[in-house]
Amino acid sequence: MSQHPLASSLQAWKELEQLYASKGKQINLTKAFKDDPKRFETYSRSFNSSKTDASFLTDFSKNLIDDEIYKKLLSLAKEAKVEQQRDDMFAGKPINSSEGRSVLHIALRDLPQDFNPPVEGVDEVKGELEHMKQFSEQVRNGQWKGYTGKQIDTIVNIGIGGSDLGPVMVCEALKPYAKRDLTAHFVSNIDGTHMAEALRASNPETTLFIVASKTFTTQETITNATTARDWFLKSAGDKAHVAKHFVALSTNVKAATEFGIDKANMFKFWDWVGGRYSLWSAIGLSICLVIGYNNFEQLLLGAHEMDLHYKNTPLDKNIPVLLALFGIWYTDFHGCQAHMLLPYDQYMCRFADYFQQGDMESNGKTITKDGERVNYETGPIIAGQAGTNGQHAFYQEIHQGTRLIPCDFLAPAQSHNPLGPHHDILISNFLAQPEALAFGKSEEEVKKELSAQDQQNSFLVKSKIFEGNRPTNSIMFPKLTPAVLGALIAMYEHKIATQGFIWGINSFDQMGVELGKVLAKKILPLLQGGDVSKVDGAGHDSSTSGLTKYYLTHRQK
Ligand SMILES: O=P(O)(O)OC[C@H]1O[C@H](O)[C@H](O)[C@@H](O)[C@@H]1O
Repeated sequence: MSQHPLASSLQAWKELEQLYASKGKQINLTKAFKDDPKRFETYSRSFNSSKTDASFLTDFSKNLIDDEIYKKLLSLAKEAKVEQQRDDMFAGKPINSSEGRSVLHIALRDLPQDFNPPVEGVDEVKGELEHMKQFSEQVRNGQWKGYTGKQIDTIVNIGIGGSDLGPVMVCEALKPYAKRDLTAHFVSNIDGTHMAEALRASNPETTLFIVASKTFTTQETITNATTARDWFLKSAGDKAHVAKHFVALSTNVKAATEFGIDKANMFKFWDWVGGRYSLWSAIGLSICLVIGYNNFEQLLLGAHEMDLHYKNTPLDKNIPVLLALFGIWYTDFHGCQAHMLLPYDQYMCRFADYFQQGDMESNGKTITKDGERVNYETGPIIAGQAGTNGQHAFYQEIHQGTRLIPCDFLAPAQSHNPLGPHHDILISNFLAQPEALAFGKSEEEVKKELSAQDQQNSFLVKSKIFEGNRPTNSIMFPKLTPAVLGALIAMYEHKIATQGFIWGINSFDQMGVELGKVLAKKILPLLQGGDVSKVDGAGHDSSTSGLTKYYLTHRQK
């Protein structure tokens, strides 16, 4: 028997198809809630941690499920051997099979050493954390001085993808814990504008550049870092000063050394840390600098508590597993294309961007680990925005569009900025949107609100109807603390892993980003050569050649 069969060949999958056809698509949430006054109790789950302040409530009751469907989804997880695959991950087995690597971001936050996978490098985690602690404390307390003896007041994190999105998202989310007199810039894009704007706002005497790159070969990051170093040396002159102003976060010590970074200023991690799972590693140095090491540690511990929950909780109470199963119910049986992440917390404004990479780069795959092409959908399109902004932008489609778009709503019970009526108003929206999506507004209700004349206008009446039955998960936590954030991130990481386990794909490589990079490297000499007459013979299609010629004739001379 194959190790990673197509999910569609599983018995539970086939039965779910039948359940979808016989009743799944007709589940009516209004009726379901009326029939079962305890539906909220039945389908909500709590996450509590004894060692941190991380806790939250997840309400799954507004999903298009009944008891039979729910149980069948759990059987799917069993039959797909989710528990075995999860345990293999925690044990350090090389589950990233295309690259022959373990997947051990869980080891980065295993401070109490509950898992201790026997993999090379795991025993170095504590030492690296200690290095990050010492360094970040020195910078924050002013002991670390720039080349003219001044304290550091600005950091520029240079990285892209996983070496950017995690640190940006967390620094934004935990701003209430930030050292406010330390300015942090995050430069990722190869577009010179990104670096130029950061440099414009920085002083070479007081700026620390953090070059964050797992491979230390990424074109954007190396180009940006080189530009930053040139800019710095223009003022500092002597190359010896680079050591005070540049540090590297990487698994590639050799390349970082060649770039000119002092060994003492290197923070390393290991090839078993995926880029999009790396904020817990040395890649989190900018987070330590901004919020302080102790808060960073709380972030790790909150995530670790979620790791324990995922590892040790039976499937029917296992929050990441349930999120994964409901997601599969929509993606593969209801035919949904997208999934929205909607945090009602301004500090979480980059959360959806972060998990856009986390989810789409992990599960945007068509080939199973056995090398077969899937005959079902895998990872959904992830998008979202901090509430209530999204309500005034794209919620129209979620409420009345032709597509079914499942959404996760997240919100804190307490605000870091309790300002007059703001938080109650915010939360009233957080509560109202899932209610509106689930229960809608019937023709009868619409008509009641209209004048006798307007009631005759069938276009108007129909336009105001909300069909309802649009599924949501709601997640509430007391306050957005470092540990709560850590647990929420880990929860989604494990949701993504679980879905990948069921779909039989490798969620931990990203071969799909390579081809474009290779072609860009082929095109670049054509642009740098600048000879329009050479374009046609360069072996590109007529579209690429036509666009290249347009660029060469219109670019800055
Ligand atoms: O950290 P780096 O090696 O510079 O990689 C940065 C990013 O680029 C790659 O193309 C991958 O798609 C991402 O997963 C990765 O996070």
